[in-house]
Amino acid sequence: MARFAANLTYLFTELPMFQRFAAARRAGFDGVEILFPYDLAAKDLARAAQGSDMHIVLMNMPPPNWAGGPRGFAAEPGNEMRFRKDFDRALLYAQALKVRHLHVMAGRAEGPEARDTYIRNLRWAAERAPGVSLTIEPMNAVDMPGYYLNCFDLASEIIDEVDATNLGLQFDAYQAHMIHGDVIETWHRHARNVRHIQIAGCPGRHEPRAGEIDYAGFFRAVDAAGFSGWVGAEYTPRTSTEAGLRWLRSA
Ligand SMILES: O=C(O)[C@@H](O)C(=O)CO
Ligand SMILES: [Mg+2]
Repeated sequence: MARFAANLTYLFTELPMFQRFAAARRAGFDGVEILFPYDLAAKDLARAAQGSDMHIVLMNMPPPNWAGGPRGFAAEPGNEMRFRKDFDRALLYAQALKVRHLHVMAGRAEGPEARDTYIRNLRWAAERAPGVSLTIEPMNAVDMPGYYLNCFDLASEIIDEVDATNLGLQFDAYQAHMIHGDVIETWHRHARNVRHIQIAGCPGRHEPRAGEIDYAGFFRAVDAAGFSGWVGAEYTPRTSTEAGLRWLRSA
Protein backbone atom coordinates (compact mmCIF):
# COMPACT_ATOMS: atom_id res chain seq x y z
CA MET A 1 0.00 0.00 0.00
CA ALA A 2 1.39 3.38 -1.02
CA ARG A 3 1.80 6.27 1.42
CA PHE A 4 0.67 9.82 0.66
CA ALA A 5 2.82 12.94 0.56
CA ALA A 6 1.55 16.52 0.35
CA ASN A 7 3.27 18.66 -2.25
CA LEU A 8 3.92 21.79 -0.19
CA THR A 9 4.48 23.91 -3.28
CA TYR A 10 0.78 23.34 -4.11
CA LEU A 11 -0.92 22.45 -0.81
CA PHE A 12 -1.21 24.34 2.48
CA THR A 13 -0.01 27.50 0.76
CA GLU A 14 -2.40 29.35 3.08
CA LEU A 15 0.49 29.03 5.58
CA PRO A 16 4.18 30.00 5.54
CA MET A 17 6.38 27.12 4.30
CA PHE A 18 7.70 26.10 7.72
CA GLN A 19 4.17 25.69 9.11
CA ARG A 20 3.00 23.57 6.16
CA PHE A 21 4.79 20.44 7.47
CA ALA A 22 2.75 20.32 10.69
CA ALA A 23 -0.48 21.13 8.80
CA ALA A 24 0.16 18.25 6.40
CA ARG A 25 0.84 15.88 9.31
CA ARG A 26 -2.39 16.95 11.06
CA ALA A 27 -4.32 16.40 7.84
CA GLY A 28 -3.12 12.78 7.63
CA PHE A 29 -0.12 12.90 5.25
CA ASP A 30 3.04 10.97 6.17
CA GLY A 31 5.41 12.88 3.93
CA VAL A 32 5.87 15.97 1.80
CA GLU A 33 7.25 17.05 -1.55
CA ILE A 34 8.79 20.48 -2.21
CA LEU A 35 9.43 21.34 -5.85
CA PHE A 36 12.11 23.99 -5.39
CA PRO A 37 13.41 24.43 -1.82
CA TYR A 38 16.37 26.60 -2.79
CA ASP A 39 15.09 29.91 -1.41
CA LEU A 40 15.12 28.45 2.11
CA ALA A 41 18.03 27.19 4.21
CA ALA A 42 18.30 23.40 4.14
CA LYS A 43 18.90 23.24 7.90
CA ASP A 44 15.66 25.14 8.63
CA LEU A 45 13.68 22.89 6.31
CA ALA A 46 15.23 19.80 7.87
CA ARG A 47 14.25 21.08 11.33
CA ALA A 48 10.66 21.73 10.23
CA ALA A 49 10.40 18.25 8.72
CA GLN A 50 11.86 16.57 11.80
CA GLY A 51 9.61 18.62 14.09
CA SER A 52 6.56 17.11 12.41
CA ASP A 53 8.13 13.70 11.88
CA MET A 54 7.73 14.11 8.13
CA HIS A 55 9.75 12.49 5.34
CA ILE A 56 10.71 14.83 2.51
CA VAL A 57 9.96 12.43 -0.27
CA LEU A 58 10.74 14.46 -3.39
CA MET A 59 12.38 17.65 -4.54
CA ASN A 60 13.36 18.93 -7.98
CA MET A 61 16.68 20.02 -9.36
CA PRO A 62 16.83 23.78 -10.03
CA PRO A 63 15.71 26.11 -11.63
CA PRO A 64 14.29 27.71 -8.51
CA ASN A 65 12.68 30.51 -10.50
CA TRP A 66 9.59 28.78 -11.81
CA ALA A 67 7.86 31.78 -13.33
CA GLY A 68 8.60 31.41 -17.01
CA GLY A 69 12.28 30.53 -16.49
CA PRO A 70 14.21 27.50 -17.73
CA ARG A 71 12.84 24.00 -17.08
CA GLY A 72 16.13 22.32 -16.19
CA PHE A 73 19.07 21.55 -18.43
CA ALA A 74 19.62 17.78 -18.56
CA ALA A 75 18.68 17.45 -22.25
CA GLU A 76 19.96 20.80 -23.46
CA PRO A 77 23.07 20.50 -25.66
CA GLY A 78 25.66 23.09 -24.67
CA ASN A 79 24.43 23.45 -21.09
CA GLU A 80 26.34 20.50 -19.62
CA MET A 81 28.38 22.63 -17.20
CA ARG A 82 25.26 24.37 -15.93
CA PHE A 83 23.61 20.97 -15.48
CA ARG A 84 26.52 19.67 -13.41
CA LYS A 85 26.67 22.78 -11.24
CA ASP A 86 22.92 22.61 -10.58
CA PHE A 87 23.11 18.91 -9.85
CA ASP A 88 25.76 19.41 -7.18
CA ARG A 89 23.69 22.19 -5.61
CA ALA A 90 20.60 19.96 -5.58
CA LEU A 91 22.62 17.12 -4.10
CA LEU A 92 23.63 19.23 -1.09
CA TYR A 93 19.93 19.89 -0.39
CA ALA A 94 18.88 16.31 -1.09
CA GLN A 95 21.47 14.98 1.34
CA ALA A 96 20.79 17.57 4.07
CA LEU A 97 17.04 16.94 3.82
CA LYS A 98 17.42 13.14 3.44
CA VAL A 99 15.21 13.40 0.37
CA ARG A 100 13.99 10.11 -1.01
CA HIS A 101 13.86 11.09 -4.73
CA LEU A 102 15.51 13.87 -6.70
CA HIS A 103 13.65 14.84 -9.88
CA VAL A 104 16.10 15.67 -12.68
CA MET A 105 14.45 18.10 -15.09
CA ALA A 106 15.15 17.75 -18.82
CA GLY A 107 14.66 21.32 -20.06
CA ARG A 108 13.49 22.53 -23.45
CA ALA A 109 15.12 20.72 -26.35
CA GLU A 110 14.40 18.31 -29.21
CA GLY A 111 16.06 15.89 -31.63
CA PRO A 112 18.85 13.31 -31.52
CA GLU A 113 21.45 15.66 -30.04
CA ALA A 114 19.15 16.36 -27.08
CA ARG A 115 18.63 12.64 -26.54
CA ASP A 116 22.39 11.97 -26.50
CA THR A 117 22.96 14.89 -24.14
CA TYR A 118 20.18 13.70 -21.81
CA ILE A 119 21.55 10.16 -21.67
CA ARG A 120 25.11 11.38 -21.04
CA ASN A 121 24.00 13.78 -18.30
CA LEU A 122 21.78 11.20 -16.60
CA ARG A 123 24.62 8.65 -16.62
CA TRP A 124 26.97 11.21 -15.11
CA ALA A 125 24.42 12.12 -12.41
CA ALA A 126 23.60 8.49 -11.57
CA GLU A 127 27.29 7.72 -11.15
CA ARG A 128 27.97 10.88 -9.14
CA ALA A 129 25.23 10.13 -6.60
CA PRO A 130 24.93 6.35 -6.39
CA GLY A 131 23.03 6.51 -3.08
CA VAL A 132 20.38 8.93 -4.33
CA SER A 133 17.25 7.87 -6.23
CA LEU A 134 16.92 10.02 -9.37
CA THR A 135 13.63 10.34 -11.24
CA ILE A 136 12.56 11.71 -14.61
CA GLU A 137 8.99 12.82 -15.27
CA PRO A 138 7.26 13.32 -18.63
CA MET A 139 5.45 16.68 -18.83
CA ASN A 140 2.54 17.45 -21.15
CA ALA A 141 2.99 19.96 -23.94
CA VAL A 142 0.00 22.09 -22.94
CA ASP A 143 1.39 23.01 -19.53
CA MET A 144 5.03 22.89 -20.55
CA PRO A 145 5.51 23.52 -24.28
CA GLY A 146 8.88 22.47 -25.69
CA TYR A 147 9.86 20.30 -22.70
CA TYR A 148 12.07 17.51 -24.01
CA LEU A 149 10.59 14.62 -21.99
CA ASN A 150 7.02 14.76 -23.28
CA CYS A 151 6.07 11.06 -23.48
CA PHE A 152 6.15 8.08 -21.11
CA ASP A 153 7.46 5.74 -23.83
CA LEU A 154 10.45 8.03 -24.34
CA ALA A 155 11.02 8.10 -20.56
CA SER A 156 11.14 4.31 -20.33
CA GLU A 157 13.44 4.12 -23.37
CA ILE A 158 15.83 6.60 -21.73
CA ILE A 159 15.74 4.79 -18.36
CA ASP A 160 16.44 1.47 -20.07
CA GLU A 161 19.29 2.95 -22.09
CA VAL A 162 20.96 4.73 -19.15
CA ASP A 163 20.63 1.46 -17.24
CA ALA A 164 21.44 2.78 -13.75
CA THR A 165 19.87 1.21 -10.67
CA ASN A 166 19.27 4.67 -9.14
CA LEU A 167 17.33 6.12 -12.11
CA GLY A 168 13.56 5.57 -12.42
CA LEU A 169 10.25 7.01 -13.55
CA GLN A 170 8.15 9.62 -11.76
CA PHE A 171 4.63 8.61 -12.79
CA ASP A 172 2.38 11.64 -12.56
CA ALA A 173 -1.13 10.36 -13.36
CA TYR A 174 -2.27 13.85 -14.37
CA GLN A 175 0.61 14.06 -16.85
CA ALA A 176 -0.16 10.53 -18.11
CA HIS A 177 -3.79 11.49 -18.73
CA MET A 178 -2.84 14.72 -20.50
CA ILE A 179 -0.24 12.98 -22.69
CA HIS A 180 -1.66 9.52 -23.38
CA GLY A 181 -5.29 9.63 -22.24
CA ASP A 182 -5.47 6.20 -20.62
CA VAL A 183 -3.70 6.36 -17.25
CA ILE A 184 -4.19 2.71 -16.30
CA GLU A 185 -2.91 1.42 -19.63
CA THR A 186 0.07 3.79 -19.38
CA TRP A 187 0.69 2.51 -15.84
CA HIS A 188 0.72 -1.12 -17.04
CA ARG A 189 3.23 -0.27 -19.79
CA HIS A 190 5.64 1.50 -17.46
CA ALA A 191 5.04 0.19 -13.91
CA ARG A 192 8.35 -1.72 -13.97
CA ASN A 193 10.25 1.60 -14.02
CA VAL A 194 8.12 3.58 -11.55
CA ARG A 195 9.74 4.90 -8.35
CA HIS A 196 7.33 7.65 -7.41
CA ILE A 197 3.70 8.57 -8.22
CA GLN A 198 1.91 11.92 -8.29
CA ILE A 199 -1.82 12.61 -8.58
CA ALA A 200 -4.24 15.40 -9.50
CA GLY A 201 -7.66 15.62 -11.09
CA CYS A 202 -8.16 16.46 -14.74
CA PRO A 203 -9.24 18.87 -16.14
CA GLY A 204 -7.98 21.73 -14.04
CA ARG A 205 -5.33 19.95 -11.98
CA HIS A 206 -7.46 20.14 -8.84
CA GLU A 207 -8.30 17.47 -6.24
CA PRO A 208 -7.98 13.86 -7.44
CA ARG A 209 -11.15 11.78 -7.83
CA ALA A 210 -13.13 14.70 -9.22
CA GLY A 211 -12.71 14.50 -12.96
CA GLU A 212 -11.82 12.29 -15.88
CA ILE A 213 -9.20 10.05 -14.24
CA ASP A 214 -10.46 6.79 -12.71
CA TYR A 215 -8.40 6.98 -9.51
CA ALA A 216 -10.17 4.05 -7.83
CA GLY A 217 -9.17 1.86 -10.80
CA PHE A 218 -5.69 3.38 -10.92
CA PHE A 219 -5.02 2.61 -7.25
CA ARG A 220 -6.27 -0.95 -7.75
CA ALA A 221 -3.69 -1.34 -10.55
CA VAL A 222 -0.96 0.26 -8.41
CA ASP A 223 -1.72 -2.07 -5.48
CA ALA A 224 -1.90 -5.10 -7.77
CA ALA A 225 1.57 -4.25 -9.07
CA GLY A 226 2.85 -4.31 -5.47
CA PHE A 227 3.95 -0.67 -5.54
CA SER A 228 4.93 0.30 -1.99
CA GLY A 229 6.43 3.75 -2.62
CA TRP A 230 4.99 7.22 -2.19
CA VAL A 231 2.12 9.04 -3.89
CA GLY A 232 2.50 12.82 -4.00
CA ALA A 233 -0.62 14.99 -4.00
CA GLU A 234 0.37 17.66 -6.52
CA TYR A 235 -2.68 19.77 -7.30
CA THR A 236 -4.13 23.22 -6.88
CA PRO A 237 -7.00 23.08 -4.35
CA ARG A 238 -10.32 24.30 -5.73
CA THR A 239 -10.92 26.35 -2.58
CA SER A 240 -8.83 25.73 0.53
CA THR A 241 -6.47 22.79 1.04
CA GLU A 242 -8.43 21.48 4.04
CA ALA A 243 -11.79 21.68 2.30
CA GLY A 244 -10.53 19.47 -0.52
CA LEU A 245 -9.04 16.59 1.48
CA ARG A 246 -12.00 14.18 1.46
CA TRP A 247 -10.17 12.04 -1.12
CA LEU A 248 -7.32 11.45 1.39
CA ARG A 249 -9.64 10.38 4.19
CA SER A 250 -11.31 7.80 1.95
CA ALA A 251 -8.03 6.57 0.33
O1 LIG B 1 4.04 17.62 -12.74
C1 LIG B 1 4.71 18.62 -12.46
O2 LIG B 1 4.45 19.73 -12.93
C2 LIG B 1 5.80 18.49 -11.43
O3 LIG B 1 5.89 17.20 -10.95
C3 LIG B 1 7.09 19.10 -11.64
O4 LIG B 1 8.09 18.55 -11.25
C4 LIG B 1 7.17 20.43 -12.24
O5 LIG B 1 8.46 20.79 -12.23
MG1 LIG C 1 4.26 16.02 -11.43
